[in-house]
Amino acid sequence: MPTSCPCHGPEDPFDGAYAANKLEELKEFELHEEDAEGWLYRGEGSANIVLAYHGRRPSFIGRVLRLRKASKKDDGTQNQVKKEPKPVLSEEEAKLWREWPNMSKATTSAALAHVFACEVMQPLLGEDHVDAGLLVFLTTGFLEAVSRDVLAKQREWRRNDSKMDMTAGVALLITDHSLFPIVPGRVKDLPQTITIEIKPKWGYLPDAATISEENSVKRHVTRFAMHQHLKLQQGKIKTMSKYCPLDLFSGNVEGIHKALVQMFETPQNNIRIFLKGVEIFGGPEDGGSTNELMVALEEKLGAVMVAPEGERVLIFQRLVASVLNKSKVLDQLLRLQKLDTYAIEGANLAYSKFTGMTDDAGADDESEAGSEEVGAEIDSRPVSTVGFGRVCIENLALEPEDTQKKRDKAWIKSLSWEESRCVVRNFLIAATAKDCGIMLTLRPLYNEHGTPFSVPSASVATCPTTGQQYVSKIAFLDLDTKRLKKIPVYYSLDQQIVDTYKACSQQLAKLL
Ligand SMILES: O=P(O)(O)O[C@@H]1[C@@H](OP(=O)(O)O)[C@H](OP(=O)(O)O)[C@H](O)[C@H](OP(=O)(O)O)[C@H]1OP(=O)(O)O
Ligand SMILES: Nc1ncnc2c1ncn2[C@@H]1O[C@H](COP(=O)(O)OP(=O)(O)OP(=O)(O)O)[C@@H](O)[C@H]1O
Repeated sequence: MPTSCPCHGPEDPFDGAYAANKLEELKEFELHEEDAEGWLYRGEGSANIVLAYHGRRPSFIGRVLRLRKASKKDDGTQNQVKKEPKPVLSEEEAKLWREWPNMSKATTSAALAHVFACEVMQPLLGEDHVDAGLLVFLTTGFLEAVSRDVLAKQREWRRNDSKMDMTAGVALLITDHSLFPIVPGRVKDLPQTITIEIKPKWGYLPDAATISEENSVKRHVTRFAMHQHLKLQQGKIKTMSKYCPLDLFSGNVEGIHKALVQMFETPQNNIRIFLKGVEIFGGPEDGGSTNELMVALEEKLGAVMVAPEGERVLIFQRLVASVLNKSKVLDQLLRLQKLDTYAIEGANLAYSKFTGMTDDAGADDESEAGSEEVGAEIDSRPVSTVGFGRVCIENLALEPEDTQKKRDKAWIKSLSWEESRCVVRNFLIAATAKDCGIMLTLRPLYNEHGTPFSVPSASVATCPTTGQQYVSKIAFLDLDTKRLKKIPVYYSLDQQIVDTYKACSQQLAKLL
């Protein structure tokens, strides 16, 4: 295993910016205890802890380390670099993802995340918006050293829920999306950088014919809104969110703006704001009011806006809505979410077929013998997409959009093994798109002395209210593979969400 460290250097870290070093320079690279200085806790989700670099080594400046956690669900062994490495994917999953053979070669979760982000999600969401990162090796000495800062800054419930995996042998080194690269030497009086992180969740109402009559409420009420009732009952949230994903994905600036205003009122885990990489707004720890946070935000926005105090949050919301609307990233994400064509009811049936068959060739024969007529209705294009080169939504879809909605459970049951595989595969790609995050980063183009700081790789956005110009970039976060064994879990959760929502609505109706 390589142990050399090319990252020692005397330069100062840049303020809110970094030199665009080539990540390739860090390939096959191992982090030791002495490399731990400067790596500080940035944030975490249920599966990963993210450390940002605040040190002086040019090669790390502008990067974050994404470390897999050892949770109750996952004992962390999947990130140990073993003497006899085994693939992370099961045999069934290797078949499921057979268009991407590199996925079944991954022997750690981090490597799997890297391949999936690079080979599946990046082509689907665009190279500009996805950084699949680079795998780096970690020693226990490094992990022990960085864990001190993690334990000091982690929220208590996170600390009790899961911990850093001290045996993880690898992690992903990714661009810090809350910073911009800068030409070295041009850092004096650099304007500050503001980042808004959004977790949009499911942006559409399903209308598949596979949805049973008892669950028809799913056609009218978003999964997000229904899930709020269950989360409230489970004590996961203290108040219901006002946010509606349909507004965010409405495709128009007013809808996006409305969604942002709703998110600011009830952030939960759907919105966070960072100034120079430091979180300044997000779901309050006690789940209560955001009034104080809003007051603080109004003041802090002064660092990046020419607007007067009292108007900044409102103007900022308009600016973010305008940039998101122009970028079309939400439309792109929505298209991917809709690869969940036959809803969980259909996907679960396809899953049973896919996993119930041991031999795909045999399975196809069996299926065709039992259901010739219905099966013949499928569009004549070949279903197998093995070797389709660069992946695009059109290649993944099983059939044209106009016929999809009519497909009922009987039709799903009639599918061949290969067709069932495609239904499940597409559902899991959509599941990643329904759970990922978006980071929008903005920096005033001019500093207070009128000096411009443009960034070659970033576009320029104009605030619709003040006309102030910003360099801007957008990146997707957390594009991990969702595992096959989650399909039955999704099925029961879906049922639980619908049942809880229906029960709550009935109770409410009785009270009225
Ligand atoms: O099922 P959901 O919609 O609650 O999504 C889970 C998220 O909960 P949320 O509702 O966004 O608070 C959940 O987020 P939190 O940990 O609650 O912030 C995870 O993102 C989880 O994914 P994974 O298990 O880490 O792969 C997510 O699970 P997946 O459904 O995406 O597998
Ligand atoms: N490349 C990045 N640049 C800047 N910040 C990042 C980056 N990646 C992650 N983060 C921060 O770290 C947090 C946790 O990262 P991430 O979403 O990858 O964790 P996760 O455990 O996979 O999340 P989930 O619970 O949704 O599965 C993010 O919410 C974000 O604030």
